[in-house]
Amino acid sequence: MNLREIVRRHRILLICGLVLGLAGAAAKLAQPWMLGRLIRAVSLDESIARPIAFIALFFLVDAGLSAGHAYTIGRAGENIVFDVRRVLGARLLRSRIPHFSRLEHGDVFARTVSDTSIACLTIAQAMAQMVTSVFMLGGGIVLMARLDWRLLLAAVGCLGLASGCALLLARRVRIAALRNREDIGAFGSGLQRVLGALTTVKASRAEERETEELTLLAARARRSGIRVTGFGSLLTPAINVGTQLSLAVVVCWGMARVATGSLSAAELTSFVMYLFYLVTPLVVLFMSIGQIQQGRAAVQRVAELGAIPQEEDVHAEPGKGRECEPVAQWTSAIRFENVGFAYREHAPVLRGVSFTLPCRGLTAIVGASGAGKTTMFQLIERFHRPDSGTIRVAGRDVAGLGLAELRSLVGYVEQDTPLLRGTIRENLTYANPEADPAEIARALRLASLAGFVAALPDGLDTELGERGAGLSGGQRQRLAIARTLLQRPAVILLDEVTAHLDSETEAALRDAMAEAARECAVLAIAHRLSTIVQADRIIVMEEGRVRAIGTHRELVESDEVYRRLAGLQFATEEAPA
Ligand SMILES: Nc1ncnc2c1ncn2[C@@H]1O[C@H](COP(=O)(O)OP(=O)(O)OP(=O)(O)O)[C@@H](O)[C@H]1O
Repeated sequence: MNLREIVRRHRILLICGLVLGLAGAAAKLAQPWMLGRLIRAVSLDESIARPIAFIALFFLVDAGLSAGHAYTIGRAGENIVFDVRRVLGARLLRSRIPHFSRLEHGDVFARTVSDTSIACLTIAQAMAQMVTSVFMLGGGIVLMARLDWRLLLAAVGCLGLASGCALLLARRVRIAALRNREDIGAFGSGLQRVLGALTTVKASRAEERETEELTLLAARARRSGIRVTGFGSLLTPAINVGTQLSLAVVVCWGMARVATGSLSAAELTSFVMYLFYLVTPLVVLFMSIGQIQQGRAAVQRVAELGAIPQEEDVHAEPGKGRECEPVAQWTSAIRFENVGFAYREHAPVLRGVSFTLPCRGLTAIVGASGAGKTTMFQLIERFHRPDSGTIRVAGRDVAGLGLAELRSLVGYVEQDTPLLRGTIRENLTYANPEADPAEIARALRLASLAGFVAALPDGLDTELGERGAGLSGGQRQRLAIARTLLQRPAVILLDEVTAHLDSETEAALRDAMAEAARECAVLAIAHRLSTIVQADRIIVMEEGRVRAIGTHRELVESDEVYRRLAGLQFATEEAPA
């Protein structure tokens, strides 16, 4: 994400805002000059109508232009925030899973929601304020030099001292602001962590402990926030002391010079008025430097998040449909060729895994917990890349398939069946928004959900809560299965989908799997013997390797590990007929 490029896209509005601000500043600078003319006209007994008319005109123009400036710059700032959020949201959704899973979600929210606002608004507004203030100061100094350069030197000396202090303070503000943004992010992450598992927190009676932890994080954010306010609040007084000092010097010395006749009363009045007029831009200038320092801290955080690595996609056209040859031409649905994989610096999870699945039929994967079964699914979906070997879907290397193409070929029902906030219908048609009512009815029937949905007062339009709250674990799992069936993929990956089901629903779902397996390849990680026995072939995994492949009968006869696994299941389940 290139922030500079985004700001550049809104340069016209920013420039318009700047021009309005500069014109307003020019109108402001003309006022003391005209006031001097007015005083001179009074002292020379000339007509005062013209100077008064000009002063009124400059007042009005100044007010109008300042309002236009604030609106235009504010609008440009909001436009930049919008663009940054849009790009950031898209980049997060397209980020690589290994990198995304390392982020703290609360911190991601803080960066995407509040840092983007602070970064863009303060930078757009503060930058514009800085430019107009510098113009105002520069113009004022030139005009004051024309009035009396000695008085100007005295005033600038006092103000320079105050400005030096203000610059030092602005630097401290930036450092404190960066710390504060990080502390706010940490609080957001802490909150997210406990709210995401609220029932576990309650069941573990950990409310008090977690409240203390959250209070600690909030206190840290408060401490760094107070440091920002502390340094920030010293900025204005530092400037005020400088201006009051310079005002005192200018008035005392100026009066003395008026008394000796080396300066006129009109010039001194104009000079003092310029000094008053310069206080605001000077304060604004240093405030803007402080704000820009804070904004820079936020920009840094937004840029860091925007730099999250993206999924590499050979045909990066979102929503692109399936483009493989017809099923009849595939040699296999899935093929693993000597695949090896390790999670970053961890020990290898898969070691030389090879197998081939035909285009149709049900394959079960069995193995001890941690054997690498889910990892295989994640590699097929290309959430991770294998370290060695090749994975083929529909005969094509997944590394060379477009992501949209690959993920429309593969339907994946995850172990913890995440659903989204929204209606049952929205969840159901999530992977295939164009599904027609007949297809929806079929998917519901196959997933044994038709009766349940029909009995709901709002049917398919029933609203679900966060992560599908409002449904039982089994219903959530069946809804996820129906969603995958509706996608009509070529390969269906099921990760322990029968885990939450009663025997009756499991039997219904076995039928659904059998029906789906007539049309496509179904690969199911399963622990229930009844599901495993029904499979056309079973892959036995052990410590990241394929130990054996065969039917239930073959494996019972030939493989000791499978016999043991099956034996354990027989002991706990009723053996199927
Ligand atoms: N993101 C990750 N980072 C590091 N290690 C991981 C990660 N995900 C899984 N692992 C490790 O990889 C190994 C295989 O995990 P995987 O989830 O594939 O096992 P599994 O066979 O599906 O287990 P289960 O049957 O319990 O679901 C485990 O030892 C696990 O700790």
